Amino acid sequence: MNCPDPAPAALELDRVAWGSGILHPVSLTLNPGRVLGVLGANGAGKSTLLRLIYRFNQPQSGRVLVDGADIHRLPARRVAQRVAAVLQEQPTDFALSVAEIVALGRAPHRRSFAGPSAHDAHLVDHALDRLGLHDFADRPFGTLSGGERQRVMVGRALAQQPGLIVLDEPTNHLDIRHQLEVLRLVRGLGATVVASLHDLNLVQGFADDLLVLAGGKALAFGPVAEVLTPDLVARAFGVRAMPRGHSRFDFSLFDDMQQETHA
Ligand SMILES: Nc1ncnc2c1ncn2[C@@H]1O[C@H](COP(=O)(O)OP(=O)(O)OP(=O)(O)O)[C@@H](O)[C@H]1O
Repeated sequence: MNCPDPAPAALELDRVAWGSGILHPVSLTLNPGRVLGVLGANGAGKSTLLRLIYRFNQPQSGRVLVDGADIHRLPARRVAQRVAAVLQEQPTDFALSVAEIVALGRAPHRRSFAGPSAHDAHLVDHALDRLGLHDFADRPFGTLSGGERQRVMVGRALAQQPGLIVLDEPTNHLDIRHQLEVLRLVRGLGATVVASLHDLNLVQGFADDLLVLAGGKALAFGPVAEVLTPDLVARAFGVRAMPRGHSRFDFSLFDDMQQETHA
């Protein structure tokens, strides 16, 4: 059975803000199919922003528009048919098998009380295949390593067939090969993507655009090559970034630099 990827979604953040000074108003437009990396130091507001985009938290002000519709005015189920989230928190039902967790991705598409259709089963199978999870299909989720669990959660999002996929630190727990594989896979889904990442080198091969947050404010938004400059890295993270080669940086603390100077 053929299962074409769903149409990628358009995302617009219209002055979205949350909490008392935790996230100041952020606005941006992401065209369908674009991959947005969200960067910032610990506590900068990345997860807070992502929670508004996958409709977990309601913005204090502003709107999150997916395909032009304000998702906070739509039923949760309808939003879940278009927006999937891959989070650092993992399901608590560790007794479920890998295949059962991936099948949860189909829930928003099923009518109430309806069992899984042949199409659902096919999409679950397809997701297990694409993530290389077939050998794990019957294993209880709780017996997997952190990296294997992360791949299962991406598999669940894939089975959900979203137009927009939101990932909070998707490479956490993954070794370098699986980091690259998961990011390549996410890019290859054809969906619009918003992902928070900590690795500044990885983000360069992954994202089209970057949003950089600091202290809950947007420092910069735009194409990666324009945004990710040594000056921006210094302002966002308080570290020195030395260009190395075409698209690489060496990172060091400013304290270390001072020690080198005085040595
Ligand atoms: N419900 C809440 N109540 C109070 N403060 C909160 C709440 N949620 C988040 N914060 C605070 O808001 C700030 C931003 O948190 P957030 O989790 O968005 O940061 P982050 O950029 O994702 O950080 P990290 O890289 O460490 O995951 C932090 O200082 C956090 O303590």
